[in-house]
Amino acid sequence: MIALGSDHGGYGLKQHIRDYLDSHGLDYRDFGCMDESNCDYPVYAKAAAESVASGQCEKGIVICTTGIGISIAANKVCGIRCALCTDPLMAEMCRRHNDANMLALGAGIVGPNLAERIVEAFLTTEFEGGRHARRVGLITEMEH
Ligand SMILES: O=C(CO)[C@H](O)[C@H](O)[C@H](O)COP(=O)(O)O
Repeated sequence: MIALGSDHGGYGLKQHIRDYLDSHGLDYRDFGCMDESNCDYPVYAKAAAESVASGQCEKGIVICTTGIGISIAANKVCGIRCALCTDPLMAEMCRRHNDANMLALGAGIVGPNLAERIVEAFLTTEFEGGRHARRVGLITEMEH
């Protein structure tokens, strides 16, 4: 199950990502927002991030205009490693090296086709573990 969240700036791209996930038979839960009315990205970042941190959702994708605010907010939830990615290589590396469990996108930064390629890389790349697990562990220690 993939958690989705956005503010009004990311709403349109979130709808596109929903279609993409539907077309690939991937389950998701959309934590809002549900229309383009001006709203506050931390509300939706928190809801999506808490569902990932609790294990209810396996991964999450959050979207605002730049991806910055919503990634900052998601990373405030313990256990979340949310990576703001602007290309597929970043998405691949955040999985391989950082075991990122959430992806942030900026709807004003990446178009729908590029966003699909970023999402594909994020969802299909495995964590390498090894020395990277030690580093991720050091990040987790900072939460306590
Ligand atoms: O947090 C952001 C920027 O760092 C997001 O892009 C928001 O979507 C943006 O700040 C919303 O701004 P708006 O003027 O209320 O549309």
